[in-house]
Amino acid sequence: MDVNLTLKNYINGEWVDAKSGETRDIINPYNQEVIATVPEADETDTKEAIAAAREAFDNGEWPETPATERGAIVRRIAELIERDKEELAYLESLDTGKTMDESRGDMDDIAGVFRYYAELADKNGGELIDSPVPNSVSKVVHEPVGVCGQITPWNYPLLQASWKLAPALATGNTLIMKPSEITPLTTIKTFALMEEAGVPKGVANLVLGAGATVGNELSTSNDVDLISFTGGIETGKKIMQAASGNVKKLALELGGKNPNVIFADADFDLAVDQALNGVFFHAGQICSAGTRLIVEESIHDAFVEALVERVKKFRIGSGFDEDTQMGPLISAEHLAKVEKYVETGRKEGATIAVGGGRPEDPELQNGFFYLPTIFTGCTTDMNIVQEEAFGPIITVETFTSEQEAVKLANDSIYGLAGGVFTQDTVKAERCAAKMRMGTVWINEFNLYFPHAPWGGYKQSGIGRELGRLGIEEYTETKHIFQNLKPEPLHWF
Ligand SMILES: NC(=O)c1ccc[n+]([C@@H]2O[C@H](COP(=O)([O-])OP(=O)(O)OC[C@H]3O[C@@H](n4cnc5c(N)ncnc54)[C@H](O)[C@@H]3O)[C@@H](O)[C@H]2O)c1
Ligand SMILES: C[N+](C)(C)CC=O
Repeated sequence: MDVNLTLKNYINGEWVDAKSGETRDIINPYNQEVIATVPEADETDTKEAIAAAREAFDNGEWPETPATERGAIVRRIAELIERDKEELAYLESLDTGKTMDESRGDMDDIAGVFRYYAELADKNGGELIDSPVPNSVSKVVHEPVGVCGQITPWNYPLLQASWKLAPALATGNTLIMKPSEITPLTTIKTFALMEEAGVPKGVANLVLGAGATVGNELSTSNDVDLISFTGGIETGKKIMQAASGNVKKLALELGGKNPNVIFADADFDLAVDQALNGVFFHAGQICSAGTRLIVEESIHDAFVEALVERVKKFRIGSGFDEDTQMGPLISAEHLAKVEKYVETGRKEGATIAVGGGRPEDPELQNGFFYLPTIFTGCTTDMNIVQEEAFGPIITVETFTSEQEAVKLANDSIYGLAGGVFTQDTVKAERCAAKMRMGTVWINEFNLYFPHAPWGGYKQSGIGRELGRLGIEEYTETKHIFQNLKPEPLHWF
């Protein structure tokens, strides 16, 4: 496909190379070919982008631009994403290895996110308070936070970027985005679309580079007011520390080790289908993947048998092959991590019911492929049950009572998401109420949409993206009080 892409940083309205002249090759995870070479920015470029965003916020028009006009620009971005959907989907699949159908679905979701926040832009006007003080006006207004640093991961590159860009722009902030250094292509393209949509210079800046340099500079800078980060727990902790210097606002969307509880009275075929979808979509590289399958003991054997039968038929391959259901992992480093987890599972005494290695197909040998893998005989104390492998791995535990199921589901440092499958809706609601997670699905898994908030309990993060709460992350709340009949107090 012919692609129109300027492979540069975007700072203060200009497409620029890294000051150092350094570059980075972007690798296709399907065959390890170099698909693009992009600038490798460092602290110097980042400081320049921060200065541009600071100037655009402190002295530019954007924060004072009428919210309706900002909303119109955000809506225009949605329209341009829809116009260039096929090209964006192609770039996302090229960069991540995910199937074109997945990437097309992501692009629809992304346009939807920009549309949602375009609509909310001018519906955030604040409120009048019933003041207890006679002859006074008490009002609450919402103002942009300021300069926002936005750091995104590689698994849903543009989707996670859209959850940050759309609400930040709608509310009048300025920003510097740092996409994952592994998967920058769709974010670069979207910055070109944002320029075309009329986002003024300096308002949205893009810096391509590594976490330890660009990401760390954003996190430590005293000129950045907020960091919104999506990524792993260990990076999240580092960012919290780095951001403490000027007590930045923090929004952290971190990892998960998500339980999927299957009761014996569930619709069996539905639960099998959703259990597979909940994990093996995008080769398990989903923060909310339902990797901890917690199955009622009486149906365990039948359930595992049904899963294994379906897994054996998975079509693994290129994201550009219409038949492919599951693509490769993102990188050699990540493949090694997943292999190590499987090795750990073996040593811990879990049984491999299917998978447990790399595919033998000669056509897949140059890619970072790993077979969908199911471990049975798992217990909650095992590392493979507790740690996020972020690959195509299911661990199966069993329970005999509702209470035990909820206890196992909650036995994690994470609290991002979880699922319950049962036809007893009252039991489902009881479980959902007890599960300590930001999202609980009942007879569903991994569904998200712009209108509902997303985020984690416990160590899965701080704050919420999407929904109305997603806009609140990007606003400060101010109380303005005016005494209409002021009189001296004569206290002193
Ligand atoms: N909660 C969610 O909604 C959500 C969504 C997607 C992914 N994730 C999580 O993301 C992780 C996978 O993504 P990843 O491997 O790209 O995560 P990662 O933490 O390695 O990297 C994420 C981003 O942080 C940057 N970074 C790395 N070190 C940094 C530092 N010291 N300072 C500032 N930035 C730094 C990286 O360059 C990248 O842009 C998984 O744990 C997954 O669960 C969470
Ligand atoms: C948030 N989500 C589910 C889109 C991607 C998580 O990795």
